[in-house]
Amino acid sequence: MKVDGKHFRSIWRERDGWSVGAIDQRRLPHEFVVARLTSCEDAAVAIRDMLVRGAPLIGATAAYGMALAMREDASDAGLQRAYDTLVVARPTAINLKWALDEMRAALAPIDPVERAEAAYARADEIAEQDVEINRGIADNGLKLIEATAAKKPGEVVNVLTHCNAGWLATVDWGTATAPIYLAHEHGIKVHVWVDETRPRNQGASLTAWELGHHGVPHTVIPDNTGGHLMQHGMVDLAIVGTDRVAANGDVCNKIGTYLKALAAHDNGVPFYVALPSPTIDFAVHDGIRDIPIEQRSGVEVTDMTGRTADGRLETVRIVPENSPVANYAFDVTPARLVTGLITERGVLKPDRAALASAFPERIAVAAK
Ligand SMILES: CSC[C@H]1O[C@H](OP(=O)(O)O)[C@H](O)[C@@H]1O
Repeated sequence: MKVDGKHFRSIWRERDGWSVGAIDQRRLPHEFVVARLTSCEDAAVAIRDMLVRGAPLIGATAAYGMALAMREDASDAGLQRAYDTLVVARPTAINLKWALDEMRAALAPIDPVERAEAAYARADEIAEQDVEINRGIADNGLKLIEATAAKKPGEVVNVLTHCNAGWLATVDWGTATAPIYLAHEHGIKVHVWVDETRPRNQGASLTAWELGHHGVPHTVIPDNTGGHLMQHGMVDLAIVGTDRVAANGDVCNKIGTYLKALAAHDNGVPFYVALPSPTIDFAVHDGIRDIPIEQRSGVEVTDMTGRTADGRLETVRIVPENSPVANYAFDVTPARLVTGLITERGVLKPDRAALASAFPERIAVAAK
């Protein structure tokens, strides 16, 4: 989307035709730094260390990581080694494995001498497909915002979102933010409550940054504020992203999403989840039981990095030295708390029948 009027994507193939540019999201909101990925290992580390993050962007980065790998070693062994290196970079977002399976399906059958060119072509397709899908999510989610606006003519539509499911979490447009950007472009008065989203603060550091630079009104709130706002009628709907949707409609997303869904359910606030179809995992039938929840370093909980008054970036400790910490990166919201799934093929009920009917081709993939 736009950064002060200039269009950006989160990841792209550089002009040299082979290296990969990506916004280093660890440096935002204080510094806008572009990283250059030149190897499969660079791509794996970028995913693991969250230089890039967000399920669809993780998938696109892995796809380009496979292309970088084919420049290095296009043999069958090299292909498998690249797959194995990338697939373990992070465990929860199913888009990582989806993209790698797509790349392997495109590359394994062809002559190794053709694999590098084919890999870049397929990775480009995956990136372009993400943008197209998210544009579809925008169109389908816009209808929800328009319907809300129609009930309160002349007033602002207040949307709450958690973490960052914005254009920074995808190649472009975002998922949860896609309908918001489109509503803004259509002149609908929309305001976003942005959960800061401890401990990595993707909301405070990324969602606020991208909404601000695109000109979308928003307010950053501590994670524990959403329930209060919902009790007082200050949230018209919630729209969040997801890293994996189980066949039964259970939704895995950033830690804290479940608590927001509970508050929304208790206050009659519609709770929507926006997702591209590669995020559906028909191989998982019970999200709470079966989706692997990443546990990240405790340093993300004990330390915080920010800018000092004189402009320096400093990291400080906020937890006593001897206090143990736990850092579960995701939780699973049961389908019963989800109002609807905003996909590129419409807004669906969070259940297997609706998902299977809308995306029959995804079932075939899972059955393999
Ligand atoms: C559009 S997927 C965004 C999804 O990914 C985030 O997780 P992370 O920042 O750890 O990659 C978060 O769960 C978002 O909802």
